[in-house]
Amino acid sequence: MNNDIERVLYSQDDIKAACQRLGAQLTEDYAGKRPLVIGVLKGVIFFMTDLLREMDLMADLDFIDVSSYHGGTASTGEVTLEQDISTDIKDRDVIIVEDILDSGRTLAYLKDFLEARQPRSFKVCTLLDKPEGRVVEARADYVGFNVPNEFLVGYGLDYQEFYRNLPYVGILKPEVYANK
Ligand SMILES: O=P(O)(O)OC[C@H]1O[C@H](OP(=O)(O)OP(=O)(O)O)[C@H](O)[C@@H]1O
Ligand code: HPA
Ligand SMILES: [Mg+2]
Repeated sequence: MNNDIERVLYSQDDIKAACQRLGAQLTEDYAGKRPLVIGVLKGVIFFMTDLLREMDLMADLDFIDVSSYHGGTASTGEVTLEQDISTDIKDRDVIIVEDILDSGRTLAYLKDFLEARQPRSFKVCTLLDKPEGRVVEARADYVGFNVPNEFLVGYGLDYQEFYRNLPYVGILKPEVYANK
């Protein structure tokens, strides 16, 4: 698996530091509140669990499963809801947690889909933001790292469902997915 990585962008230590910084910021911003933290599956698995442990807050958790890459390196353009949340979000302070914000399609879909249920507030925290990937307008309120316009894997991010379990975020060698 490691042989398929061109370059490590963020090490385990870098990611830990980002989780600590974001967790401290959220702890401050949501002091005295009881936010509902919604992780976007599947890519968010590691970031969600690490970030939550850096948040000194009483929070509720839920997950939503949406997909649009279906394992590939480009968004299909169509976001599919695989599994909805089970919590009523009306009048709740919602924090969406994502591994990466790229074309913006997933977040734009989630914003429409969830804001229709009238949460009190709606904020987004993403570990990675790839501004050059943007196709539709979307922005996060909390960002770990701004990343270059490359296809990334690891720490939850996949290619064909593989590489999610790399402990770091790296650039996948283009020859791995060329001509596929
Ligand atoms: O801004 P976008 O271009 O929409 O890309 C971001 C989304 O793409 C990935 O999900 P994917 O569809 O690959 O599902 P997965 O998390 O199950 O891998 C990633 O986890 C984000 O949710
Ligand atoms: O760079 C990426 N890598 C993996 N999954 C993704 N989903 C959106 N962008 C990416
Ligand atoms: Mg994926």
